[in-house]
Formats: sequence, structure tokens, C-alpha cells
Amino acid sequence: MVPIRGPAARATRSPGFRLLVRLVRQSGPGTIAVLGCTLASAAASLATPAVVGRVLDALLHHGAVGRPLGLCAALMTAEVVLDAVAARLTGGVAAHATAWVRHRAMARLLGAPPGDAARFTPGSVATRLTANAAEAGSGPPAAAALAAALPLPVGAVIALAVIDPWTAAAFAAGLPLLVLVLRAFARTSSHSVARYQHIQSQVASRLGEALSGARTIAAAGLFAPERDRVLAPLPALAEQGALMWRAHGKAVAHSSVLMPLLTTWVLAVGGLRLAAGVISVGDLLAASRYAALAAGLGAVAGPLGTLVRARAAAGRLTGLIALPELGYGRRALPPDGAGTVDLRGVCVVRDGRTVLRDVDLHVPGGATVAVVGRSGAGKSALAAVMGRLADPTEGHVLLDGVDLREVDRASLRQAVAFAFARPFLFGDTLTAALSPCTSAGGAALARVREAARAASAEPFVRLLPRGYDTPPGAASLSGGELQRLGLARAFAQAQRLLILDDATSSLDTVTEQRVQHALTHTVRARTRVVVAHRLATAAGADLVVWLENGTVRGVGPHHSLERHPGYRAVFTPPDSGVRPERDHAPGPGRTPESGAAPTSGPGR
Ligand SMILES: Nc1ncnc2c1ncn2[C@@H]1O[C@H](COP(=O)(O)OP(=O)(O)OP(=O)(O)O)[C@@H](O)[C@H]1O
Repeated sequence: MVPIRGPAARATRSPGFRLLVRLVRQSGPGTIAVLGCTLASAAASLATPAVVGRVLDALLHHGAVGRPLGLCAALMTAEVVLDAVAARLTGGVAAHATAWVRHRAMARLLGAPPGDAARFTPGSVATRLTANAAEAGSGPPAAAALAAALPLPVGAVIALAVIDPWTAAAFAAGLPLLVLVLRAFARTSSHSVARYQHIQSQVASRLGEALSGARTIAAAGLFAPERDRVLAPLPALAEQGALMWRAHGKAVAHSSVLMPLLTTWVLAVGGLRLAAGVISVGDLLAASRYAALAAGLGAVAGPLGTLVRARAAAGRLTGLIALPELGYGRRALPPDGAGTVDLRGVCVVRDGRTVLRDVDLHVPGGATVAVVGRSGAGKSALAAVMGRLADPTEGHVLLDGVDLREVDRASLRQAVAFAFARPFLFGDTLTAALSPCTSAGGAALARVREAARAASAEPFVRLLPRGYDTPPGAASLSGGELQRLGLARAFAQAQRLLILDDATSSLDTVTEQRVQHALTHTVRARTRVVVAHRLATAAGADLVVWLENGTVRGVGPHHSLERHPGYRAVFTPPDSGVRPERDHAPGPGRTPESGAAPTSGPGR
């Protein structure tokens, strides 16, 4: 076999090409059906001129035309019907392939650790899952159309050779020009299509950023510069679009000049052969039609262009499909586990940067644990690995003695509940948003209400015109109200381990005090991990984990850590002269079920 080299080899090695091949395999039966119909239609197209030629010769020589005329009509009907079926199938295959690639990319995006998924901006995700997925999905039928487009001109050249070798030779003489036109088109448009899709996604990303920062833009009066920033890539987009169309136009113009020239040239040679008495009038008619079909090689520019765009789009989707997957095991957690969490030799590296280093930690079941540290110390990273939103790069995290990687998805997500600083509410009503994992029944409803009361959300929900039936998007909520709903959802779900990552940062002191009281008295979770910046949270916890630059500086009750100036500096600047005061009295901490919490002094 001749090895493929140069640009063609690079193109076939590219991830986009490999995904395109998978897409073609995936939509196998549909693609084969399109190919079959197109080939059958091509066969009918090839047979028609020969039969028409026979009809003409029979007419000229007063022969019987009944049968060839019937065959001619049957072939033309078959061609029309097959083309219509191929067009219908093409739509179905493209839709199926688009759905497959979109579903796969979406599943990877949602199944990836959130830190990895967050590398893609919402705008770029939207472009990839809509425009790019549809373009990639059009690849399999385009591949079938391209595969079927070649036999027709090849068959037509063979038919020319059968009629008269000189007509075939005349056509072959002009062929290199046509091939050059197609090659130039594929090369030029491949580059500009990839650039066009990239810039399109850039505009979408910037627009997404602007929409999420709309309040800041309005407050800072930044509308005009922000509009300019969002639209800045437009000239480059226009340039690539123009290049694409120019390449297409050039290919169409060149082939529309070349094709009639080639046909006329073949016809002229055929005319000479007719004059020499080598071929009949019917043969000349057939030869003129075959010359047109053979010159139809230029028509492969259409499916070739679609395929080029599909490959570039598939390349953009591979970024999402290559996201690492958070796989799950099959083990269940022990039903009577106390919610004990152990971290052994945990290191987390993100983008080459060590975010957590050598963390060994034992959180006794039933404890309320505060995780404190300066901004960027690694608190959220620790919370994420404790509840398996991400896996540590090294080391293990165990919940009730079971490595989190081995726990099955359903058990894990039932056992661990999270609340965040900026929660997102899903569902048609607030009730649905607060109980996303349970069916709406009487018990579930009662649990939602109880959780909403514990999170101090009930008073403002009752004031909404439709109460718990309000769609989340229709409720104008303050940051603190939204946080309370996020807390209510986590409280309703909480079973074994509840993790609050900065989830009370927008609450006023009184509400936070109430929430903290509920956290230790009402909420059903056995163990609670609270990432917080407030001293009161640390003071109210059974155990404090103090992080600094990704390492654990100390673990112990607040009063024992408080002696260390570095620890106090987490809550108050060291040179402020202010002695850290509790901003409210600590809630009564629960005693850990498994006895005394292990403590280690500062500087551990
Ligand atoms: N995806 C990422 N890639 C690279 N660095 C990251 C990533 N996510 C977080 N980091 C870095 O890891 C460090 C710890 O981040 P983390 O969010 O855990 O800090 P934190 O203690 O929760 O901070 P804060 O109190 O401000 O929320 C930070 O310096 C942050 O910049």
C-alpha cells in the first residue's frame, strides 16, 4: 500500500478526521443506504445515455423502439425516485449523526470534573453543541455522496472508452486541470473553515461573558467598549467567510468554464469519428451525455466542501469529547456508616499547579468541620475532593472506609450533598428545584418544607405569589435568598456528608446564626464540612482545618488553633491591632460520634 504523506497524512491523523470516521461508522446503516441509493441512481444515469442512443439509432433506421423507449422511461423514473430517497435518507443520517455527537459531547461535559469542564466558556460550548455539531453531523451523508459521486464520472469515462477510445482519450487530456481546481478548493477552504469556526466561537464566548457580567457593565458604564470587545473579531470572521466563499466561487467558476469546454472538446472528437464512420449518430448522442457526466467530477466540490467543514467542526468537538470522565465504581457505602472522611496523601494539581499538597486528614463521623484559610488557600479544592466533584491527582479519599472512586454513582450522590456560594436552581418550580433527586410525593414535599425552614428560606418563599410553585427563573431573588434556597436543597438531600462551600457568604449575621444552629441541630447529615471565612463558623465547629498555600497548617478545635498568630491572621490582619471577635456566639457543636477528633497543632 502506498503510504499517505504530506498535508493529506496530517489531515487523516487529525482528531477531527478520526471523529468523523467514528461518526460514519456510528451511522453505518444509514450511510450505507444513502450510498446504495446514490450508487443505484448513478448506475441509472450511466445506463440512460446508452439506451437513448439506441432509441435514436432505431428511429433513424426505422427499427423497433418500443422496448428501449420503455427501458429509457424506467431508468429515468428510477433515477428521480432514487435521488428523492437519497435526499430523504441524507436528512435522517445527518440528524442521527448530529444527535449522536451532540449527546456524546454533552455527556462528557456533564460527566467531567467541574474544574475541567469550566475550561470551556459557555459561549464556546453553545457554538460547539449547536452549529459545530450540526456541521459535523452532515459529514457521514457527505462522505456517502462523495463516495457515490466518483463512480459516476469514472463509469462515464469507461462508457466513452467503450463507445470510442478517442472520445475517452480526449476527455482524459483535460482531466488534470479539473483535478487541480478541486485540490486547490479543498486546501484553501479547509484552512478558512477552521479559522471561521474558531472566530465564531470567540464571538459567542465574549457575548456569554458580557451577558453574565451585564450588571457590572451597566454599573461601570462600559456598554460601548464591551460591545466593541464582543464584536472585535467580526472583521476577521468576515475575512475568513469571504475567503471561504471566494474559494468556493473560484472552484465553481473554474469548473463551470472547464466542464462545457471538456464536453465540447469530446463532442468535437466524437463528431470527427462520426464523420469517419466509426460511430453512429446514437453513439455521438450517448458520448455527449457521457462527456457531461464525466465532467460532473466538478460536482464533487459540493460534498467535498461539506466534508471539509464537517472535519473542522468535528475537530472542535473533540475538545469536549476528550474531557476526562469521572468514572464510578460499583460499591455501596456501608448503610450504618457514621460519615467518616479520610484523606490519605492527597495532592491536587490543576493546570500544572499544585493546589493541594500531601493532605492527610481524618474527619470523624458526625463532626462539624470548618475549613478555613486565606483566599486561594485550597479550601474549595479540598471540599471538591471530599465530595468527589473531582479526584485527587494523587492519594485517596475514603467515606466510611470506602474509596470514593469505588462507590457507585447513585450511592455517592445520595450520600453527599453540596451547597455553593452561587447556587443554580433547576426545575419548573421551587419545590422541584429543592428536591431534584426525589419524586414529588407527600414525604418529599414535607422534607422540602422542613429543609426550607432550616435554611431560613420559608419566610420569603411564602411571600412569593405562587409560593413553592414559583418557577425559579420567575422569582427575583437576592443573593442571600438564592443562597438560602441552595442551602435548603442541600439540607433536603443531605444524608451522610454535607459540604457547604462558602454557601453562607451572602447571609446577614442573624440569618447565618440561624442556619448554623439548624445545621448542627436539624439537618439530617451525619458529617458537615463548612468552607467559611467567618470566625464564628470556625468557633462553632467541632474541628477546624486550617489551610495555607495548599497545605494543612493545623487541625484542631478553634480554641487550640487560636493561639497561633498565623491562624488568627486568617480572620484579622496581623497588624490591625484588632483582636478577632466572634461576630456572633458559636452554635453548640455536635460531639463527633467516633470519639475525640484527632488534632494536630499549628505548623503540623
Ligand atoms: N482549574 C484550575 N486551574 C488552575 N488553578 C486553579 C484551578 N482552580 C483553582 N485553582 C487555583 O487553586 C488555588 C486554590 O483554589 P480554591 O478555589 O480551592 O481556593 P479557596 O481557598 O477556595 O479560595 P477562596 O476562599 O478565594 O474561594 C487558587 O490559587 C486557584 O487559583
